[in-house]
Amino acid sequence: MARMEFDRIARDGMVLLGCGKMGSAMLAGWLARGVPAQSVHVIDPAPSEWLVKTGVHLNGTMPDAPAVAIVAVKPQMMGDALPRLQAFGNGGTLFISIAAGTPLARFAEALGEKTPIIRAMPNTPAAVGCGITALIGNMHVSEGDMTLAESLLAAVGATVRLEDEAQMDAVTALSGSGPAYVFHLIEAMAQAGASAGLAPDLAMQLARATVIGAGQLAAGADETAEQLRINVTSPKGTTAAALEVLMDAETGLPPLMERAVAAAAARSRELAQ
Ligand SMILES: NC(=O)C1=CN([C@@H]2O[C@H](COP(=O)(O)OP(=O)(O)OC[C@H]3O[C@@H](n4cnc5c(N)ncnc54)[C@H](O)[C@@H]3O)[C@@H](O)[C@H]2O)C=CC1
Ligand SMILES: O=C(O)[C@@H]1CCC=N1
Repeated sequence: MARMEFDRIARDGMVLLGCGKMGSAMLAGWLARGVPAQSVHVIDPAPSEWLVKTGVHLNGTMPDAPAVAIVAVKPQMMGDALPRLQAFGNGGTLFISIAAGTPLARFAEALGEKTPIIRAMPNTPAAVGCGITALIGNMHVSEGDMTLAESLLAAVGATVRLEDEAQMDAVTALSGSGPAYVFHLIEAMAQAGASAGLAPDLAMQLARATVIGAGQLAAGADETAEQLRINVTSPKGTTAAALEVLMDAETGLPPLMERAVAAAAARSRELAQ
């Protein structure tokens, strides 16, 4: 994290509302990259053992005007949880929400119209520093606020800025939920390997290692995903036979993935109601 942003948080403190799977993944990254535990104030009615051991302030007194307040509760819990942060609205505190669906306008209603609020969509690979987070802020967010948010989220992976809040539904459907699609791919490959005659444990070992290896290859390669696929595919070989099934325009993976991502984006829009 850039020194200036680090100083601001160390001086004024940071509040984290909700520290479940995503909150913990991000907090682990921040603590590992030098945010002092003593400057972090967490509100969570059901703290994990890990959280208790981190040394952050837990469900105690809040700083007067924290540099940042991160909202990491479920969209359905927002109504109960958000009033705890109301006192920081319309002031110098930058709000960052990672909640799916919940629009910027909803936070402005609850916290005050002049509150700087950034909507961010991270994903769980943040837990190992390999997340990707898309961000967009409201009109009260300054360039300095955006840099602070990007520094925090860069501590757990890559960041991208969006131009329009409406993009957030598709982002949530692609990269926010996306790790689950990849984990399901591992499950489906393992199941297919077992159906092809392998012991289930061996099939799972091979499927998992293949997805991890392919991901690392994609991460380090200059080639496009398309070229990496072509590199595996010998003419008239085994991969070509499989890809004929997977790339079928009507029954293959592309139309299936399109339906899955569209369903997630539609759910994201529903959560905004
Ligand atoms: N899990 C994921 O892959 C991702 C989740 N998100 C978003 O992150 C948010 C949190 O999701 P998860 O961490 O998966 O959920 P989670 O259920 O693991 O964590 C939510 C936490 O909020 C706490 N909580 C409940 N009521 C509260 C209250 N009134 N005040 C303070 N804390 C309260 C719970 O005890 C829990 O620890 C959601 O809005 C979700 O849309 C965003 C990107 C990815
Ligand atoms: O499933 C969800 O609603 C959250 C948002 C993105 C990933 N998990």
